[in-house]
Amino acid sequence: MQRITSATAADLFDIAATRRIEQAASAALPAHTLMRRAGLAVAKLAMAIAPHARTIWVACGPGNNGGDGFEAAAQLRHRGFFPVVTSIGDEGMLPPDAKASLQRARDAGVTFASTPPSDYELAIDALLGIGSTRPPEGAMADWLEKMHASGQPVLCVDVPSGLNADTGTLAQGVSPAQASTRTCITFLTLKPGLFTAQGRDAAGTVWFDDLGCGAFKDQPTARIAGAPEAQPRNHASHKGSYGDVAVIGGASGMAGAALLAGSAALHGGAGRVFVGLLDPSAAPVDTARPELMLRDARTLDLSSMTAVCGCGAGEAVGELLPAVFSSAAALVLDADALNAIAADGVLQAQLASRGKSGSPTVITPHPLEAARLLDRSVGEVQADRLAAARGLAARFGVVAVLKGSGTVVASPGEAPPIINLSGNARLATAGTGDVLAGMIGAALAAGRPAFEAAREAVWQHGHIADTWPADAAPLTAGTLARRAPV
Ligand SMILES: NC(=O)C1=CN([C@@H]2O[C@H](COP(=O)(O)OP(=O)(O)OC[C@H]3O[C@@H](n4cnc5c(N)ncnc54)[C@H](O)[C@@H]3O)[C@@H](O)[C@H]2O)[C@@H](O)CC1
Ligand SMILES: Nc1ncnc2c1ncn2[C@@H]1O[C@H](COP(=O)(O)OP(=O)(O)O)[C@@H](O)[C@H]1O
Ligand SMILES: [K+]
Repeated sequence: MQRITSATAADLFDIAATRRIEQAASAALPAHTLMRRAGLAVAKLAMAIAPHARTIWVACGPGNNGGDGFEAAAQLRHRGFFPVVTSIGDEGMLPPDAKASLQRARDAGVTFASTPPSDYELAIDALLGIGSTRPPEGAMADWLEKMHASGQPVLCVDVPSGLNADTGTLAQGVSPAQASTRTCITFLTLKPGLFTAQGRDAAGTVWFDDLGCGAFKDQPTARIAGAPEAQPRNHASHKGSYGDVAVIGGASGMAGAALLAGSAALHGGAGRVFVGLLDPSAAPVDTARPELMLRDARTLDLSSMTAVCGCGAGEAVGELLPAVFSSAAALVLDADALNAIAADGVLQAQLASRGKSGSPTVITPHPLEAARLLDRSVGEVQADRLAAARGLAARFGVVAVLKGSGTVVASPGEAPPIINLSGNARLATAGTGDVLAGMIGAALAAGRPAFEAAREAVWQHGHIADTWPADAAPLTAGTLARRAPV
């Protein structure tokens, strides 16, 4: 059993791949082995979470997820705990493994009840796993709501019930988890939906148990990549070794966004950082960061630079984009640059042509920007974030970073997308996206390939928020860019 953290590197498998692995594994093992192992793992984790629990409520569904719950209840009872099982559905319709575990729970002396116990110290959610096909209703919906509202810890078996294990979306009517401490133990494979969209909140801390079947492989759907390796600097290096970043943005009233990206590129290690402001009346120097070289955006020669284009750029950036596409050695496109591209088919074709040529290019949309680029609604983007990021990468031939909880980084090639596990809601404050664009720019300028530059910077960006001292001033985009509290 392994706890998954932002430092974990592993493959993720969708439901179809998980089913194939499950079939291969169960065919190679004596009947009922997987469920016994799964139930034992649930029981062990339950005892670790709530060692003093007097009552453990185990809510079991009509399939094998429910079977894992019956098995866990049997194991807990054997160890002196008092599980109370409530179950949904017709006993006669249970799959054979689940039926066998139900019998084992009965034989162990587990208490069965028709309604949840009024007091309990831990709830085990074994209602639905990867077989969830429709929104929970009736007693199942009531029980999930009770778990949500009680504030007691919840241990989800395999997948939080009602969560789509492929996409991380919650079924209609299932409350997003906030009130309770949540843990999920997932079996055989790590599923992408646990780590993006609503999956992070629904699953809480994720534990993984391969049930002794790690040898069974399939095609990964996505990956979590863990902490990037440090990029050592040669002693005999100089500022030219780390490249030039040129930020293009900062229309009237929005200079701050470009300066934030510039500051992030600087603190991200770029050799030199130019900020090409689009506001003609901008100050000639940023006295707080005199290292930044402020220029008129139109005068920058980008042929040997990494351009970070779009932060606070307003509509005016549209007319600069054709030249930026054709001249920038490497390119990060953010915010208003993405909005301009979304609104203009010619720019879209030019970007795709740059992507096709292989010039390093990264786009960093948040869900609304992604929706505009894909001509979809935000809801459609969020309904399948992996597909949206893959779609953007394929359409433009660029690396696509779809931001938000469980940021997805997709490459236009065959490599499976990365879901980033670092970061938290401290980042939900204005300007942090500009900082990310600057950080990716610094990594590209230092010569990292586009996909690595993007995923490494995304991880670092989140990691700064994860390790922010609890007693420090709130994280702002400015302090994030400087990587240090004031
Ligand atoms: N077969 C095995 O030996 C193993 C099974 N495992 C467990 O089995 C799970 C998959 O089992 P299943 O394929 O039976 O799927 P589930 O147990 O996730 O659910 C399928 C059942 O729930 C019903 N259902 C779906 N949505 C519903 C809803 N909204 N309301 C009411 N009923 C609903 C379906 O009609 C079906 O009867 C995994 O998630 C995992 O927990 C794992 O422990 C690995 C081993
Ligand atoms: N809840 C969250 N969990 C993880 N990352 C988050 C969360 N909220 C925001 N972020 C990150 O913060 C950044 C916000 O970017 P963006 O939406 O472009 O903001 P802005 O335009 O204000 O700079 C993105 O990198 C996003 O992934
Ligand atoms: K479950």
